[in-house]
Amino acid sequence: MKILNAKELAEVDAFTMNSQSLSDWELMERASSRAFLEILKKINPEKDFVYIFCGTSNNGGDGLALARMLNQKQVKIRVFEVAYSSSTSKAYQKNIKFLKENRIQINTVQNQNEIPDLNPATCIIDAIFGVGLNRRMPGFIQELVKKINLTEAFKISIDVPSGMYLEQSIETDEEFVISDLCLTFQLPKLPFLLPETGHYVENFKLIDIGLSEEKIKQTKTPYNYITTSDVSSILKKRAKFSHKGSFGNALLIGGYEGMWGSVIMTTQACLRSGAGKVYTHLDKTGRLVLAQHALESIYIQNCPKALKSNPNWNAIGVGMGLGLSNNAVQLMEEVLAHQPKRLLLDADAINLLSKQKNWLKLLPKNSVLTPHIGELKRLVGEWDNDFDKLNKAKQFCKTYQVVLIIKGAHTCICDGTNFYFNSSGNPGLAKAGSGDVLAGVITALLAQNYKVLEACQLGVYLHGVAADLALESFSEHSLIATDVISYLGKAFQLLESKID
Ligand SMILES: NC(=O)C1=CN([C@@H]2O[C@H](COP(=O)(O)OP(=O)(O)OC[C@H]3O[C@@H](n4cnc5c(N)ncnc54)[C@H](O)[C@@H]3O)[C@@H](O)[C@H]2O)[C@H](O)CC1
Ligand SMILES: [K+]
Repeated sequence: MKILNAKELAEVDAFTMNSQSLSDWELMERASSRAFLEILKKINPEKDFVYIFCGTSNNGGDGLALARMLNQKQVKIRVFEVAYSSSTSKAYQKNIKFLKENRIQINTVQNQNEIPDLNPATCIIDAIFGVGLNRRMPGFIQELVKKINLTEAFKISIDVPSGMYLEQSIETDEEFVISDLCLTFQLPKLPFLLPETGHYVENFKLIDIGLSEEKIKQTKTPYNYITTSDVSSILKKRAKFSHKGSFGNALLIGGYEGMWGSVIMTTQACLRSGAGKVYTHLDKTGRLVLAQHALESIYIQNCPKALKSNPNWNAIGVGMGLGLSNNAVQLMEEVLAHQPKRLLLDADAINLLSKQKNWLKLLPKNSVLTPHIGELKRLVGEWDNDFDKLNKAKQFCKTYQVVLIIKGAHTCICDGTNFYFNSSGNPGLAKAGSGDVLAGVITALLAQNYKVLEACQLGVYLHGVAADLALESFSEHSLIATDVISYLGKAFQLLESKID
C-alpha cells in the first residue's frame, strides 16, 4: 500500500472525481458518511455531547458534514467554525448551507477569546486541518489545540490530527491534536509511522473512500506500507517434488559470552521459516543447549573451516549474541572474507561495524542490516528529527549498497531508494530476543532465494503477525520471543491461505 503526500493525494482525488463523475461535494459526502459510521461505533448517541471543530477548508467541510449526520441521529452537538481564512471551497459552502437549513447553530472561533469552555464536551471531533497544513497554525488555533488536548473528552481526528504536517517535523513550540482515534482516508499518512509523531497517533483507522486504485498505482512514491496483500503475493508455494536442497543452507553465527539463547532463538525461527538446512555456530559451551532446543539444526564447531570448506552457503546470519571480543572480530573478518551471497548482520555484528567503519565497504552488495534505534545511531550518527533519520538511513544504504531494517513500532525497511513501513506487530515485541527471532526468519527467507527486499518485507511482516496472533494466548506484557516463534506457523498459514 502506498503512502502519499498532500499533492499526490489531491491529484488522486481529482482523478477519482473525474473518472467516477463525482463532484467535490459527493466525494466529501462519501468520506464523511464512512467516517460517520466509525464515529457511531465510538459514541453513545443518546448521552454524548459532541463538539465539532471545523476549519475553513475541506477538512472542515468533512466536519460540517459530520455535524449534519450526527444531528440527524439526534446526537447533541455544538459546531464551531475555526475561521482561519475567509475563502472557502464550494463543497464547504454547500455543507454550511445544509446546516443553516437544518437550523444548526454555527459558532465562530476567530481569536483566543472565542475559544469555548470545553468541559461539557464528552467527545470532540477535530476537523480543523487535514492533509493541507503547510505552515504554522495561527496562534489562536495553537491555543485551541492545547485546550482540546487538556480535556478528558474522547477525541477523534478526521484524516490527520490538526497541526501535524505530512512531510516535515513540527517545531517544539507547535501543537497538534492528540486524539484517541484518527479516521484517516484511504491511505496511511507518513507521520503516523514515525516515532516522534506516531507516538501520539496510537490508534488510526483507514477509511476506504473508493479513491481510484489505478491512479494510486500510477503514482510514484518512495513510501510504502506493508500489508497482507502486498506480502501474500511474495510468498512462494513449496513445490511437491522439492527436497531439502531446494530450500537452501543457512548458517547462523553468534551465541558467545553467555548469550547462547540469542542464536538458538534465531536458529529456531530459521527452522520454522522454511530453510532447507540450518547450521549454527556458537560458543562450544552452548552446544548441548543448542542440541536440546533445536534438534534439527547442525552444530558447527569450527566456523572458519566451515566458511572455507563450503562456498555455497545460501545465506549467513551473523551477530546474535556474538559479543565484541577479539574472537568476534575474527569471526566477522572470516565472514567478510567469505563474501556470502546473502548476508544478514544483526546486533553485535552491527556494533562491530560501527566500531570498524572501514568494514562497511567490504559488505557484500545487498547485505541486510537489522539495527534497533540505538544501533542505527552508532551506524549513521545522530539525527535532528525522524525525517532527517530517514534521509540519513537512505544515504547510508546508497553509499554502501545495503538494506537497512530499522526495528521498532512500524519497522522500516530502506533500500537506498524506497521505504517500507510494517503494519503488523505490537508492543509485546519490545523485549530482548525479538530481534533474534526476526533475524532467523529473514535469514531463512534469504536462504530460500527470495529477492533480498522481498525477504525483508515478508520476514518483517510475518514476525509482526506471529506476535499479533500470539496475543490469542498471551498479553503484550507476557509475550516473549519464543512465543513469537511458536506462532510463526500460524502466521505462515495466514499468508498461505491467500496464495491462489
Ligand atoms: N481523498 C481525500 O483524502 C479526501 C479528503 N477530503 C478532506 O480534505 C482534506 C484536504 O483538504 P484541503 O482543503 O486541501 O486541506 P485542509 O483542510 O487540510 O486545509 C488546509 C488549507 O489551509 C491552507 N493552510 C495550510 N496551512 C495553513 C495555516 N497554517 N494557516 C492557514 N491556512 C493554512 C492550505 O493552503 C489549504 O487551503 C483532507 O484532509 C480530508 O479531510 C475530502 O473530504 C474529500 C476526500
Ligand atoms: K483534522
